[in-house]
Amino acid sequence: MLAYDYCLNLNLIYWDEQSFAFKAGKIFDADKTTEMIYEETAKPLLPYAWQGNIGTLFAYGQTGSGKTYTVSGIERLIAKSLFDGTLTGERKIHVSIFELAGNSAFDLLNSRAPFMILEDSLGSTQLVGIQEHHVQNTDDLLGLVESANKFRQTASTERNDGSSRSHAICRIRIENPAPEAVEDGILYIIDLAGSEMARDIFNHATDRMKETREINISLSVLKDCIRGMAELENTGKSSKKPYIPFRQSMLTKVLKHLFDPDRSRGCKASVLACVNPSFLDTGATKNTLRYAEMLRSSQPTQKATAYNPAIPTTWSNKDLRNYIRIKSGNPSISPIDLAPHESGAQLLRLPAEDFIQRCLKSDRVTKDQADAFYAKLWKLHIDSRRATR
Ligand SMILES: Nc1ncnc2c1ncn2[C@@H]1O[C@H](COP(=O)(O)OP(=O)(O)OP(=O)(O)O)[C@@H](O)[C@H]1O
Repeated sequence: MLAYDYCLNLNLIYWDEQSFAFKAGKIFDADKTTEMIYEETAKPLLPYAWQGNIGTLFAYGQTGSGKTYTVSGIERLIAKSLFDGTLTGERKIHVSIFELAGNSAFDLLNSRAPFMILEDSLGSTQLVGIQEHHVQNTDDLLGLVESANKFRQTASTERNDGSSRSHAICRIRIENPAPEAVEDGILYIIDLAGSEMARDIFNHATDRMKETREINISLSVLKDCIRGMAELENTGKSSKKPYIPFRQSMLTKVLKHLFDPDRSRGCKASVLACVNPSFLDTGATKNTLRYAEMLRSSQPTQKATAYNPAIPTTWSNKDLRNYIRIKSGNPSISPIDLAPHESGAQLLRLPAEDFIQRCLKSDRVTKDQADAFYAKLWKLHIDSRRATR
């Protein structure tokens, strides 16, 4: 198993003594425990997400290479660490667990009820219709993981009797109740469905062939995104930016925070590239290592969001208050009542009724004026989104 962060060389020597070298972050061979893998890959993501950023861990590789085994162990260790008191400061933990199969998404904590994955006007991915569960201790979280596993789609393949035939995603939202907190942290723990080689699907029935094809399509979009990110890193400022097709599959829509070149949030990822030691699997192993190597070089960087008076999502609380003071009409709406601590992006997330109620606290401000000001701010926001696309 490999993860990236460091730089090591891995030599893959074929039975005919052909040799290929790959750079990997860290190599975990057969005598390494899940705890050791957790310490080096997942654990560093916890304080990062706790501080309001997005941490992502995903395992990929061919079917039967140990992804589910390792990710399940890591989920258990994360459930312990989140509540053992080492991460300080008050937080509320919310969990949703879902699977992506073909072009559908299913809520594993609500009897596989389907839900939608959409992008909101702030460019964030929203899981529309999924249930989120508030957890207060390790046992709560482990209980949810266990019930989700019962609903996960598995089947027997040539390589694995209990093969996962979908991508399973555990999303842990870490809410910081402090008023000045800007964003909730998010941890994604992802067990991807395994890829299968042509010879392994020879005996599949038609529906299993379709399922394998859909898995391979979504993994291929993931690879295109990884390739695009690697190209982006090597592209000079003047040259044309490579196209990163993250909207082409459900999986990469969920992983938008990693692949969107215009991302505004801090994010870090650990990728576990799982391989089988058998020489029969050298083709699949080589493929897995090739993409793992590209990911090593494309650690996402956060785009700095400089203040722009025409883009409300770049406004600090001070900028926002200035705008309210100058643009909210006569009598002006009180900036302290409408935006006591929010940034521009945070105020845009406020439900319309709350926005209006806050405006109406100001002396002599009418409902019509409040509605008009809400519409004015949103028009500016929508225009700014159109202009930057
Ligand atoms: N480190 C390990 N120690 C012991 N058994 C393991 C280990 N890793 C995997 N296994 C076993 O190997 C088999 C295949 O592992 P697993 O289901 O995790 O593979 P996978 O990559 O998730 O496969 P698929 O993509 O088909 O879902 C399982 O029976 C699992 O228990």
